[in-house]
Amino acid sequence: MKPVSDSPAAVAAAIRERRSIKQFKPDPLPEGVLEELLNIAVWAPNHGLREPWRFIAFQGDGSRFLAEAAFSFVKRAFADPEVAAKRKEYISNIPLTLLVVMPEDPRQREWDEDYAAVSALVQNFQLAAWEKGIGTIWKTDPYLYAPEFRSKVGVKLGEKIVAMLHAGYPEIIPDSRPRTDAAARLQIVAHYPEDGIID
Ligand SMILES: Cc1cc2nc3c(=O)[nH]c(=O)nc-3n(C[C@H](O)[C@H](O)[C@H](O)COP(=O)(O)O)c2cc1C
Repeated sequence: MKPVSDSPAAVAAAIRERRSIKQFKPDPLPEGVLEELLNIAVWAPNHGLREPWRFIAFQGDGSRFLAEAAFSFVKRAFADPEVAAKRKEYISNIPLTLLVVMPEDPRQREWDEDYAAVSALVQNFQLAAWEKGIGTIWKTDPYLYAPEFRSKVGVKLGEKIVAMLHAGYPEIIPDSRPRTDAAARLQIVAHYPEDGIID
């Protein structure tokens, strides 16, 4: 099989080097980049090829609308109006925010599979963006669960917001937050267990 990249370690490097970005430059993303990244991300594994996702993107004045919609909830959630106003300004100024939405299948197994598939898609998107010098952060802010916010931004009953992804060119790239060596969490079963049960 032909390698997909000139650099065989490109995927590993993107995985290790990606950082969640909170501070963005104001520059918008070039035309077409969002669609390009999404068309990479949709190659995520998904059971039954259900492709259980759709996307709502906010940019420009759309970001201001998103901030207003969030703020109507945030206003009540924060005792300090200054903190709330800062949060609103922060969201308004983000070059691109993507809501990644999935249908909530009433069957547990399908729901789990779909949530897993959409999570894989989100990570694909983050890695593909990083490769282009675009930073992202996956957010699960509390207002994403507020019916008032959900209906304002066009999320239907029976849909779940899996991720709010902010994206843009990084202003600040934080240091890495090291991970525990996987060996510490790894159990290898290489012999048939004597009691027929693994401890
Ligand atoms: C499902 C999920 C939800 C997250 N929600 C938030 C969030 O609400 N706020 C936030 O600051 N970061 C959030 N993050 C980002 C993590 O905080 C971040 O991945 C972690 O700190 C590790 O940093 P890194 O991504 O730079 O390696 C979320 C990540 C995941 C996977």
